[in-house]
Amino acid sequence: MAMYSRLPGSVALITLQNPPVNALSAAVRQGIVDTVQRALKDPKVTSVVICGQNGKFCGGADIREFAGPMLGPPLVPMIHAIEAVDKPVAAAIEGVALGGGLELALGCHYRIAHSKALLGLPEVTLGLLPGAGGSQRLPRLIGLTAALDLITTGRHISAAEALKLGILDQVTDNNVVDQAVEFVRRVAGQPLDSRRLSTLPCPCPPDVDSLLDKAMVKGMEKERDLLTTLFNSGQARALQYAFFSQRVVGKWSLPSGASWDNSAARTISKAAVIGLGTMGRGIVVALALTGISVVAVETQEKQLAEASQAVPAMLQREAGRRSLATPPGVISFSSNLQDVSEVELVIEAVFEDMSLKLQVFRHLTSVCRPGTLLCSNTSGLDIDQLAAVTQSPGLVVGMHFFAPAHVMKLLEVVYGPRSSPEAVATAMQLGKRMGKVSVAVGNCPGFVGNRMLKPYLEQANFLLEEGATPQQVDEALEEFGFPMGVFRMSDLSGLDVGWRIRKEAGLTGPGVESTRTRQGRRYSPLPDQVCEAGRLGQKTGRGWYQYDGPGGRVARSDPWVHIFLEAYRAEHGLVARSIAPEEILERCLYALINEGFNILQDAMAAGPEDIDAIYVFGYGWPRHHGGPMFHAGQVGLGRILERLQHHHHNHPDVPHLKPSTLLRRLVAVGSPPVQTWREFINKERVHSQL
Ligand SMILES: CC(C)(COP(=O)(O)OP(=O)(O)OC[C@H]1O[C@@H](n2cnc3c(N)ncnc32)[C@H](O)[C@@H]1OP(=O)(O)O)[C@@H](O)C(=O)NCCC(=O)NCCSC(=O)C[C@@H](O)CCCCCCCCCCCCC(=O)O
Repeated sequence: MAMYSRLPGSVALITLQNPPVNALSAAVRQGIVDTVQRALKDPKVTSVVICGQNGKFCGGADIREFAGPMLGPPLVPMIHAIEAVDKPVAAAIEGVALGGGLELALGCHYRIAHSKALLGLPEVTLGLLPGAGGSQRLPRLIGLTAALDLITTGRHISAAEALKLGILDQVTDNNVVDQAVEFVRRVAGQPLDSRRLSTLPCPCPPDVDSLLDKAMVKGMEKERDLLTTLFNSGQARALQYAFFSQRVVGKWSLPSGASWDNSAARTISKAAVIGLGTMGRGIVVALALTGISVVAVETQEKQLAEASQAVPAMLQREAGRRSLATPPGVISFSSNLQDVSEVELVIEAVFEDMSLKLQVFRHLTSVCRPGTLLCSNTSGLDIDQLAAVTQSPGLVVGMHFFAPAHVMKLLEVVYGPRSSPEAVATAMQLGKRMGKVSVAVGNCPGFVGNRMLKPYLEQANFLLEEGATPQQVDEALEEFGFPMGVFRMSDLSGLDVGWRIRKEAGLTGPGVESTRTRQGRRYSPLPDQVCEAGRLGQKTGRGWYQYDGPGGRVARSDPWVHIFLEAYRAEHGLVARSIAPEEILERCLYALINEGFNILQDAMAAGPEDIDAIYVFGYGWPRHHGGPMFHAGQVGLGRILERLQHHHHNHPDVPHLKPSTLLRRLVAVGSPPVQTWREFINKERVHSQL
């Protein structure tokens, strides 16, 4: 909707009303068309100001409408009509003018913004292009080079930068509507032709050839043609889904009924981090950047000395990267656990070893004041076991950060059966303050992300046994869109991490027979043998690839690995076969997706969006494929089921390939769209079908 009011002095004010961001829904577009007409017809009105309700000009086209047929007045003619008006129209921009919001402002004759406003054309991040004249008006206003930068990056720019580029006519620290009203009163009666951007020539740099000039003449039609193609593309749907899934996960809910809107969070101002290895250091920096005072504890003197040098430097660097003049938080270093007695929340980040973590939690519960929240940065250990050794199990949750913790966007907040809604709410809110995409997940081995990673890694190893090379597997995954294939990623993380976990699980180590079946299922000892050869990945300069030296970054194929694989296959009587990239993708990705269905079935994630956000923000799943569960829907659930059945038939000793019951149920009811799975699962659970 849009509200019309007449201000003293012949100015009509049109206020967009569609909370929270005044997106240009059909009702808003209709409102704009009607109110502009009204202003035109009113002889007493000499000028018009368009603004947005509640301190936000406009967040662009209503992305939710993209899923259905377009109703209401179309955006392009609406903006053209505003541009053609013979009374001056100004956009009063507060908060945001993004996408269609900025395009609307570009159709106005003048643009006045508050100094804190953000402007941009982020359509590219949704798989689209500015489709309401933005690709045409912006270059005509600020030149091709600057416009291309904004259109292709989708970045949000400050009002100051927009003023410098020539997008804005004025920036103010005062009330932007008042300023815009004053502005249009001043310019009323002046000629408007030079303010109608779509009619102007495009200032091009001298090296742009004449072809481009000709293309610009037909720009509006071209924009529409290209938008139509993009609009119907799978990538656009995936990117728009990713936009919403990021927001859906903030509205968390637990099987107990506790949720974001019925659970109070505490605001944390003092926290402690125990353990200053790589993860602990990153967590200290992430907390300090939000303005929280941090007590950073490390009991090993050498590690403490190193961390107290490294952490302030990391903090400075990250503050600089975020354009913060001074890092807001205060950090104190200590080797004494007793020093955490006054904080409100502790994050334990010691070595991933249950007995060590239990020892720390026993200690914490005795030194911290009652009511302190105790969190563990475990990547998959049992939160409930940790809670059990504390005096207040309700105040224990997992906060699983991803390395480097001050940079990576994902945080898994792990609730155990006894975690209180308040503890979950506080950890989720703290994650948000740190700029993380926080996802609430249930307490099961590996939680969500690492639980799904296990079958993925397992398939990659099996493919090596059957004839693939690490490069072939990585290339198939990188071609799909992962920034790094599974073997390159393992080399980067360190092969010893998984090796230690497998030893703890009794799958390998002294006394365990070197067969290809362990604990009743197929097992590949390949990664264990690579570690036993002293090849732990980048840190040792050798792993699945070779590097220039320890810490080297550039992976090169290593003849040792090829000889090793051949010898391994010969030893186990395996005949190498040629494996197509399609099979590599199916085996790795469908096994991972299948585990995602098991996780939903077990209620360890509230919905497919949670899993997808975890994979996009924490595991490099290509955003333009939406996430594993969205991708499953795009491929077709029937097809995923059929391929899993096929691979499980060929590998009956691999339980991860056995299709999940939930997947079967979804196929049986006609493969409904991913957005409806949450409701379906809840209903099935009530009727005990899952
Ligand atoms: C604006 C923000 C920066 C605000 O951030 P903040 O953190 O304050 O808040 P949230 O992000 O949590 O958002 C709050 C709330 O609002 C929802 N929301 C935000 N933006 C939109 C939106 N644009 N549409 C709908 N809903 C929105 C969000 O989901 C939250 O909701 P919840 O329920 O969770 O509370 C930040 O939100 C942000 O960055 N927003 C996105 C900004 C953006 O990307 N804008 C661009 C949109 S695309 C666009 O504008 C395209 C234009 O160029 C016009 C295109 C013309 C289309 C014409 C169609 C012709 C079709 C031709 C093809 C035909 C094909 C065929 O039929 O075959």
